[in-house]
Formats: sequence, C-alpha cells, structure tokens
Amino acid sequence: MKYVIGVDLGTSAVKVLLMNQEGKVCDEVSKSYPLFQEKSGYSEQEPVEWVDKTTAALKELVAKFDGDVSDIEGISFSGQMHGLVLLNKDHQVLRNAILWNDTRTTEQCRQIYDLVGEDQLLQITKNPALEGFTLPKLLWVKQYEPEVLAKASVFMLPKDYLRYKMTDQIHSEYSDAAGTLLLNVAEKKWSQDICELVGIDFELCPPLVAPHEFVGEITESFANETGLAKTTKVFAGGADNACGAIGSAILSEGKTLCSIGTSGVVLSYEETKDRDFGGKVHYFNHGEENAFYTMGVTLAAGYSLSWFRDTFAKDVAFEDLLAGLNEVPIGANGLLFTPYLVGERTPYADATIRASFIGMDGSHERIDFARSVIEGITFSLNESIEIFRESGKTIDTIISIGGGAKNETWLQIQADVFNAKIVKLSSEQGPAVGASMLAAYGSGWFTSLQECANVFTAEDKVYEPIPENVEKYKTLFKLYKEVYQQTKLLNEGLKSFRKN
Ligand SMILES: Nc1ncnc2c1ncn2[C@@H]1O[C@H](COP(=O)(O)OP(=O)(O)O)[C@@H](O)[C@H]1O
Ligand SMILES: O=C(CO)[C@@H](O)[C@H](O)COP(=O)(O)O
Repeated sequence: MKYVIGVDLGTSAVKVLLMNQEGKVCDEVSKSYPLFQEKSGYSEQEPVEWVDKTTAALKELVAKFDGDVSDIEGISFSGQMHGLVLLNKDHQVLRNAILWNDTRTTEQCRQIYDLVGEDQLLQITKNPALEGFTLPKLLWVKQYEPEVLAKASVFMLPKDYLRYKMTDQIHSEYSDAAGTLLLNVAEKKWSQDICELVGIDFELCPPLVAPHEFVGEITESFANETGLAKTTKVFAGGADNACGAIGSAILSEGKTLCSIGTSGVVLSYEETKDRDFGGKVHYFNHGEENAFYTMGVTLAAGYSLSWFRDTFAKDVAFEDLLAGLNEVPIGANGLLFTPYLVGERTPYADATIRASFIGMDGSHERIDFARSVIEGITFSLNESIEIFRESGKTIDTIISIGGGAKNETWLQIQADVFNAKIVKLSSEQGPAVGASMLAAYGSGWFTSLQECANVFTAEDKVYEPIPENVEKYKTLFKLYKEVYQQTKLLNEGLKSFRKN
C-alpha cells in the first residue's frame, strides 16, 4: 500500500494527516502554537514555531507508522492564507509573520487605492484592498520598518516558508498568491504593474508553480529529523480554503462549502475568471487547474468560540463547554452576539468594528452565552450566503468542514440558519484532505482531482433544515444585522481606548 501526507498549517495548529491509496485516513497528529496580539488589531506568529511543530508532528506520525516509510510517496500542504514572511538574502526570517487576521493596515489599503486605483486593482487582482491581504502588510513594513524591508530578498506565504524549510526550494503557487493582491488572477502571473505603482521591488515575488506541481524531494536533514524517506516527493500545495474545497469535492459549478476554523468561510466554485461580484466577495484561483472560487470571510468564527472559552472557561474542553447546547432554545434566551472580535471582512470590510453581546439578562448562564456565540458566528456566515443568493446562485446544499463541524447541534444550527441541507463528511479535516489529494494527484495516482475526490471524500451525515426553526432564525437574523449598524459609531468612539 502507498501513502501520502497532507499538512494543514492552520492558525491554531498544524495538522498532519496520513492517507492511503484507498482514500482512508490512517492517522493524524496535531500540534498547536500561540498567536501574538501585542496591540489591538495586531496578529503575529513565529515562522520557526510552524517548522518546529510540523517537524514534531511528522516525527510522531512516522514513529507510529508500522509500514515501510518509503511507501509514503508524497507530501503536500494547505496553509493559512495571506500571512507575510520576509526573508533576507541568506533566507533567514527578518521579523514575525504578520497574519491574515491582523488589521493594522487600513492606512496602507487607502494608499493602494490612491496608487493603483480601485478599478485597476479589481481588474488585475479581482479583489478589493483588504487589511488581511499580503500587499498592505508589505507596505506597512515599508512605512514603519524600512530597515527590515531593505534587507528582504523575498516574501513568502506561511506554508510556502514551511515547504522551503523542508526542501530548500523557494516557490509560491497560484491559489495562495491570489490572496496577496499582487497576482494577476486571470493570467496567473505576478503583476509588475502593481509592484511598480506601489513601489515594491518585483524581485521580492517568489517563482510561481501550480498547486499539484512537484517541487523537489525533502532534504537529507529533514528526512533525518522526521524519519521520512529521503525520496519523499514534495508537491506545492494550496491556500487552506482552496485545499478545503478540494478536500470537500467542491470541484464543479454549483457546489458550496462552509468552513469554520479560526476564520469562517463560505465558498463557491467558479468555472470562469470573469464573474463580476464587484469585490463584495473574494475571487481566487482554485487548487484545481484553471478554476476559481468566490468566498466570503468571517474573521473571527471559531476564534470567537475559542476566545470565549479561553476567557471565561479556561482549560474547559469544547465538548464540555458545549454540553447542553441543544437544550438552550433558539435565540439563546434573548441573547445576540456579533463576532467582530478583530474587525470584519464580509460583508463589512471594517477594521474598527468590534464584537457585542446584546440582551444580557441576569438569568443567563454560560451555556446561553455559548449558544449565542455559535448563533452569531453562523449569522455572520449567512451574510455571505445572502450575497451569493442575491447574485443568482442556488444554494440548497452546503458541505460543512473545520473544527465547527465537530458539533452536531452546531451543524443543525447551520442547516436552520442557512436554510440549506448541511453535509458532514467522514473527516472534518477538509484542508488536510485536500493537501493529501494534491500529493496523490501529483504522484500520478489519479488522472484528475475529481477522480481522486471520488475515492478520498465520503459523506457521513446530512442535516436537513427544520422549517419551524428556519422561520425563527429569519426573525433573529434581521435583528442580528441591526447590531452592526447600531454599534458602528460606538466602536469608532471606543477605538482610542483600545490597547494601542
Ligand atoms: N469539539 C468542538 N466543537 C465545536 N467547535 C470546535 C470543537 N473543536 C474545535 N472547535 C472550533 O474549531 C476551531 C478550530 O478549527 P480548525 O479547523 O482546527 O482551525 P484552524 O485551521 O484555523 O487552526 C476552534 O477555534 C473552535 O472554535
Ligand atoms: O484569511 C483567510 C481567507 O481569506 C482565512 O481563511 C485564513 O486562510 C485562515 O484560515 P484558518 O486558519 O481559519 O483555516
């Protein structure tokens, strides 16, 4: 039997998945790492942590493997998107990585519009200037840490840096490059025009390859450290959402995905490069060749729940925190939550807005708060679904993945809030499954990703919307949407009191 490994470099943890040629998940190991939030709006991680934790996870996986390691033929990656890693000419990391959920760059987004123009930016990159994307971060370093940028020889995205440490080869690939705001998405080329207009050296952009492309074998030292065979082939990999889409078989028009990890996304497959959403949702290159996807993003989805747990119920397991969730009525006994802990992307590109609990009552217990957090996250994702439906898409079935898909009651809440059938897959690790599939397809096991998906993905359970619940959630959703409008000005006033 042959095997592949999918590495998902997430925001909360790295997960490594061993899958065999029959598409069975044989083992998985996960190692978490911290997030540094030194100031309001800041979010950073240390690239060395990603490498150390991935090495430790692979070492553990290989130690438990009782076959011949040379049968592990290939390895590929899924990575948290947009994070900026800067390397000097000796390829040493110059500063902490600035992550996708870091919103310090509102000023740099304005500069991009001034220098490139909104229409030209949208025409080349298919996306608006949002704080989370990579180019605003590069411009922030240029403005506030010019000595750091002066030393930089290349910028990298998180999983591309990890792959570099395993292979000694520097590359980026289309699906993650699409989230930098420096890629001509339709032509799959770095945009020299944008680099020139914003004053970023074109040489900083790494060479581009396709997600399933073979980029080299692992280095001898990485093989020695992990126990993997030196012949293990490495394939480029993709952005976590592109991999989540592959790992959930979102490989044809009409398919929709909801992923609740640290962030939350609703994503829809696009066959063509020229559908026009006017920048309301993200438009990126898929991990499948010449395909695309559109996506709405809730910045703090699973993060809202983990923030709530870490702040008010430290060391309590999610399973214990959510025990009794299904006994709390819809609407959490009159409590509404908006998940704007770090600002928001879809539908409000707003770095200043912050979260709220509305309707706190002396009778509320911790489980009411937990239910309102979960309902609030789901309402936020429903705002993306609303944009897709308004554009004419039919969304009646949604594949649900990520940490949020581990809880049955939450899956039913998704069905009722989205008013759609929710499908849970046999593994909720969509991005790591997608990364494994890129390695399997890259290794030549299948002639297409779709053929691979037929073997590697399977439905586990379906949750149907319950009409009575759908109606209640429609009423609550209207109230939920009011909260953004009613708290926008309040948050602008509070901004100067935040940790700066
Ligand atoms: N048992 C659970 N029930 C509900 N939600 C969970 C559970 N376990 C994890 N989560 C949620 O999933 C999130 C992590 O999801 P994951 O897909 O692993 O994230 P990432 O890829 O960003 O590291 C946590 O922040 C938490 O909100
Ligand atoms: O910023 C985005 C997508 O645009 C996020 O989806 C990140 O890619 C992080 O993903 P998770 O760690 O939540 O999976």
